[in-house]
Amino acid sequence: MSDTATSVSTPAGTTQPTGSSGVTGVDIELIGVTKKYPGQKRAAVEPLDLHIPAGEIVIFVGPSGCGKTTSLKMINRLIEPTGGQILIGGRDARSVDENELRRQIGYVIQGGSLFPHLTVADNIGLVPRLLRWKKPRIAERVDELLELVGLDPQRYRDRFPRELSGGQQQRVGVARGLAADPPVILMDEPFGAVDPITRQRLQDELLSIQEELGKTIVCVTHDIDEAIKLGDRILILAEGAQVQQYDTPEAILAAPANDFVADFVGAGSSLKQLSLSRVSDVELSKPTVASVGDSAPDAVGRATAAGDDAVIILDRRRRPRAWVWLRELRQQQQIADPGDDRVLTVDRRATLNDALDTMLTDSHAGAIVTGRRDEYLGVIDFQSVTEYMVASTAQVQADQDHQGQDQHDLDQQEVDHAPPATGALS
Ligand SMILES: Nc1ncnc2c1ncn2[C@@H]1O[C@H](COP(=O)(O)OP(=O)(O)OP(=O)(O)O)[C@@H](O)[C@H]1O
Repeated sequence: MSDTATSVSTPAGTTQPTGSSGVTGVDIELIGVTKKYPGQKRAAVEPLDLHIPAGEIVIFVGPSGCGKTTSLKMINRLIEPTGGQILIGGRDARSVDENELRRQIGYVIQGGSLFPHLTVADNIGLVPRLLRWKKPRIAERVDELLELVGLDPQRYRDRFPRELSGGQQQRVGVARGLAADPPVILMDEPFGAVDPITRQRLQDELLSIQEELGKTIVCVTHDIDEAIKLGDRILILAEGAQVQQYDTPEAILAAPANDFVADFVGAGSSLKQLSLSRVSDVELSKPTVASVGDSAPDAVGRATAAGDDAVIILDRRRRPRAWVWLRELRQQQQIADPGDDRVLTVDRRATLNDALDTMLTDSHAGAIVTGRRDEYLGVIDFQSVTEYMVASTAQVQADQDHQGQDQHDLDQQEVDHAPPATGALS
């Protein structure tokens, strides 16, 4: 069942938080929280009740100016609430010194907001230094976090932000938010400033980090597809931070609570199902692969026998390096390292929507799929996505028919057992 504007917004359903054993996050509870800025006629946040379960990713969405950022920033008291109470891990946020509170809550914003005059390592080590950690411990933590967000510590720790790409700056921003291992991370449009492919990678990385760490993550975004992809639950707000629906992405897509939600989620909900399905849900094809240094004629022979017109080249750690047409391979004796040109890949956690984006930019009409540590897993192609979508649409239809039949049976039972209307003529 979905919560609507009239109910207290405790999350619906009985879903356990991500791998309840690995949860390091804590519950957050907003009770009648309000915010009225000076001179404002209508409060930016009208009484807001919200329970955010430990270890979950909850995404705030809603039209511009509806109060998402204000609601988020009240959690770490970057904005002081006008009224109500916020409990973090059961403790009243007002009872904790605000600097202390902010050190316990990671905060990640668009572009990473790194200090330009500090190196990557110093940016990440900022909060640990404030917490007076010893230098070796900070250095160790910085390297660990750089690894976690996919940046080689040796290459990046001493760089300045201006020497990084937008996506890399954002990764450092995420690392900084995680530095002191806070149970709660707040993110405000964290991936807003990067191109779509980098954005997709950063989202996949966040999901992978969350799989490992089990934090409580609260994130504001404008992008409903991002919300569907990342959120264990989505909070849809209207002006004044009025809760329109608070539920899992599946439930919101299947049963929008009202017209506002239906409009906001947008037309083509069945297309949005593509954002709910992951690459790992689809069967991957296994075209011919070869390693750098292998015999090229041998690879051509194997590919021809298998009916493939290209070969995927892997490095020693089985990471994809190139996807080479046979006509190119025929000119080689030994398979060459393709140099720095990185081949486009999608992570197994990416959505089918992301995969389609990548597939459309690749001349092989497919996308190479990678798993942990970028290791090669197979190829996703249009045919397998289409087959999967046909099968899952049929399943959704069958479930709906089934529910319709159940409801019909219930209605019939009510009719059969209804007491005769008083005074009815027999
Ligand atoms: N410092 C402020 N002083 C006065 N009014 C403010 C202030 N900050 C925000 N507001 C107003 O409060 C309301 C909610 O703003 P908020 O930034 O929380 O919305 P939002 O949903 O995050 O918007 P957006 O999606 O555009 O970032 C808006 O009407 C905004 O104009």
